Amino acid sequence: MGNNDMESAGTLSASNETSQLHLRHHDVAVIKVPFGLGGARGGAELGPDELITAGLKREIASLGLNVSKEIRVDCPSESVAPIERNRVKYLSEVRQVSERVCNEVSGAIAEGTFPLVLGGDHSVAIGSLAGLSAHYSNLGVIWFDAHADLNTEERSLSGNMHGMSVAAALGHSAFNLSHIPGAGTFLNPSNLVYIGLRDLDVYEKEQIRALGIKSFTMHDIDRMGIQQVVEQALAVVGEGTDGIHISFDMDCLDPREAPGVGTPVPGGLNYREAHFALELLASTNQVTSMDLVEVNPLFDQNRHTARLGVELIASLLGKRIL
Ligand SMILES: NC(=[NH2+])NCCC[C@H](N)C(=O)O
Ligand SMILES: [Mn+2]
Ligand SMILES: [Mn+2]
Repeated sequence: MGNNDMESAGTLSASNETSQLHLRHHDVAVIKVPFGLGGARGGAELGPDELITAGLKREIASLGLNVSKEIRVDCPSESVAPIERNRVKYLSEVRQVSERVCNEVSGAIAEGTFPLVLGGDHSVAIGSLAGLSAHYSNLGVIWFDAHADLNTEERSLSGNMHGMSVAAALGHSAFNLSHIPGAGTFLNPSNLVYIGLRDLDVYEKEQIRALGIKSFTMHDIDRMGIQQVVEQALAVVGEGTDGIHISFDMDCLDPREAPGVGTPVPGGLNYREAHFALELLASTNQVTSMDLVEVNPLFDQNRHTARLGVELIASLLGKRIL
């Protein structure tokens, strides 16, 4: 633990914020993954730097937390092999990045820190779930997303691997990381909850039903309100699990709030719904780790999406209004 950092951060946070932190760890490992080849259009590889520029480290320090390390995962930006039409795209690049992210996340947990993975497109979550699985035997996962990311190589209509991360973690895809010790099938469908869904492929709908994955669509949020949704989600992932991982795709938000994403879908979470959900999760004291992905500066307006991303991370890390 970097004591100097802790002290200066403590001074910054002055009064009321630190006392309300419910994080398990006061050290945050910032793991930047500048990878965009899993996405539908380029630009997500610029996400991590954009979040840093938008003030992420200042925000973390102002909460009285310590950035114990800041890692930049080495990511390929061009394919080494030509892409075949109608095939899964950049498979070997995604595999390479997944292995590196897995190692960094696993290392961060071994050091007793909170891994904060900054994407990158959502394929980076394959590595983070794999890394987590080496330490948690029964991890709960809340996947905030307009999409289910449940496609397999065979069933994907786009071939984009950011739409396949959950399938890979469930062991449904031929893409797996089983050669990494402890990381074969690293997610149990009954420990997974979706929040924010509104754009599903036919195969994904079938899978959600067949596997019985608890899903809160935008319809459910409209009907019950985000508080009920989060409470019901916690009834699934918060009991009998040994930690909760939040995988947060910025496209869960309405494009009016977060225009800077690669695959925007109208009708998403609004500003307060997103913050409130993360504030409620923070207060459980069970959140172990987070991915924040799909910030795409090429489609953003005045760094709006990156700034919102920073604010949302702060809410999950325990920031309170008063
Ligand atoms: N992480 C994301 N933004 N995923 C979007 C996936 C969209 C679509 N279902 C696909 O398979 O291509
Ligand atoms: Mn996603
Ligand atoms: Mn998405």
